[in-house]
Amino acid sequence: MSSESRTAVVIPAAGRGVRLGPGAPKALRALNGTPILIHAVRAMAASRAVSLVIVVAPPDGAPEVKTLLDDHALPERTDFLVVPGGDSRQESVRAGLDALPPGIDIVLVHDAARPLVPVDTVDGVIAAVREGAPAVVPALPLTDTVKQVEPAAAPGDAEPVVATPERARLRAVQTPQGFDRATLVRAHETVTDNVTDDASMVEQLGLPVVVVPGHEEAFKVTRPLDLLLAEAVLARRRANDGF
Ligand SMILES: Nc1ccn([C@@H]2O[C@H](COP(=O)(O)OP(=O)(O)OP(=O)(O)O)[C@@H](O)[C@H]2O)c(=O)n1
Ligand SMILES: C[C@](O)(CO)[C@H](O)COP(=O)(O)O
Repeated sequence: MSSESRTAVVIPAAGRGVRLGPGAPKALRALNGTPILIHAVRAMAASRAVSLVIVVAPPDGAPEVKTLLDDHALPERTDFLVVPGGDSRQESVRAGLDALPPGIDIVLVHDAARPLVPVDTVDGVIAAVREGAPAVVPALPLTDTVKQVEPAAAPGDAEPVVATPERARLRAVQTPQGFDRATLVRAHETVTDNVTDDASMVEQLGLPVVVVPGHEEAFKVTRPLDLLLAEAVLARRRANDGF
């Protein structure tokens, strides 16, 4: 894969955001007055390597998302497409892949719910795919110890611990995850299990997946506390820009 390779990003943004609590679909909720999705789109378009961003909107929300993109300032060098999503993240990513035009060699998949990922992380993922890795994930070491349990028989029951994986070998995986296009398309055509990220589909094909450094600001806005943290990160960025 050369430095001439063209890169597109698929942004799944069709989730409801149930864990964030009642309200509009998560990607459309405000973070510092601007929809979370717009922050995520800008984070991807900040990379000069990205020529196309495909936003996967809530199933009945594509016209609203198109209007949202038109109403916010975005880099002119980047093209934008909006397609309707599906019932699961996997279906939504697949809808985005179906909309890829010819001439794209590298595809990134980035959660709308990770609006603050720095551009250096995006560029690091793209560089690793360009260097020949078919699948690349940004990730961080864990700070908590992790226990594998036997899930509770009834809500509230104690859960027996089965194992304690060696923490030093575990990584918490973020997005954007980057792929050689043909590999990601094949993974989505082949793997039918419900999985929680795209890289694990490539693992199921028996192909190598590599980890590059993630970033603490690439966290996923999942619960209400994450939204508070995201506001605080933006406030810190504004304060730093002021100096
Ligand atoms: N049917 C779905 C479900 C999720 N996503 C997207 O996948 C990303 C990661 O999902 P998550 O953070 O779990 O978002 P939600 O599914 O919205 O959250 P929840 O599980 O709390 O409802 C989000 O950008 C979300 O919009 C999607 O495009 N289509
Ligand atoms: C893809 C992901 O962000 C990697 O950590 C994560 O698996 C998405 O999980 P979610 O439950 O759909 O938010």
